[in-house]
Amino acid sequence: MVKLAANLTMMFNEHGFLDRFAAAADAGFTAVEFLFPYDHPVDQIAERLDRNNLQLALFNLPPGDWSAGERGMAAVPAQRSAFPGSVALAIEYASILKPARLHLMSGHGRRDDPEAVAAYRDNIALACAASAPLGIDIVIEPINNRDMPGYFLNNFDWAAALIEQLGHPNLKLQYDIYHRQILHGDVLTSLAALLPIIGHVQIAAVPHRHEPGSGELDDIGILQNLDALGYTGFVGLEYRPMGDTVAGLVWRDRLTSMENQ
Ligand SMILES: O=C(O)C(=O)[C@H](O)CO
Ligand SMILES: [Mg+2]
Repeated sequence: MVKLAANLTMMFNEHGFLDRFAAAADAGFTAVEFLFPYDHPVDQIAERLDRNNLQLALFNLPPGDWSAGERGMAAVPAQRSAFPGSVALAIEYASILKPARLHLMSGHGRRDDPEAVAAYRDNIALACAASAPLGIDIVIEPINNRDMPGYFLNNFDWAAALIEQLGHPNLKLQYDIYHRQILHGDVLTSLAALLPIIGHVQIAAVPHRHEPGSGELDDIGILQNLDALGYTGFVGLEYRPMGDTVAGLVWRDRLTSMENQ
């Protein structure tokens, strides 16, 4: 049975951020994830997790100035001096919130730029070293160019080769099925091949990023396949509900009834 984590940045937007924890628990979730906690005092988030008996699957390191279009700092040479401070902030939150994984976004850049690649490798090492004592994995996620034009990490094979080359025991792949399908397709075969390095999975229907099962792939079949492969991590539901979040959860009932067959 796959372990689902509601993504509280995208789901339950009927409520303010801190009230989404209770809404997710009321809807039957036992785990959540979100992109960025940094606008809220860490103790308030910890209290909502605790009060609602929720596990935290994942959140992201600070992305730079999101409203100015920044999408991470790790592969951005001009951000080298700011990067250690961003890791320190993430570790401050992580030491209290205790997520299973932290997602490190690369930011914009080109993989044929040696300075960007060098910054990325060095910054990954720094983030892995800082999170290892907490028992937390760093995950890196290839993101498709349609949603994030110019994003540095936009190739699954390149990401997998880098993880192998760097050899940090706590560096893993964040496999977002939505991005995978848009970038390369071949979801089932690549899930099986990459399973040993996958630290976190996310899902949304392609192409509109709505509820699983509402797009071009058999998302429920893919989740069953992932389970059969022996994946034991979380699956983050990183989708934008088409309407009311709870009404849209009928797809989850279909998954559960198939799992119980
Ligand atoms: O966009 C995604 O798929 C993500 O997982 C990032 O964390 C944020 O954009
Ligand atoms: Mg994702």
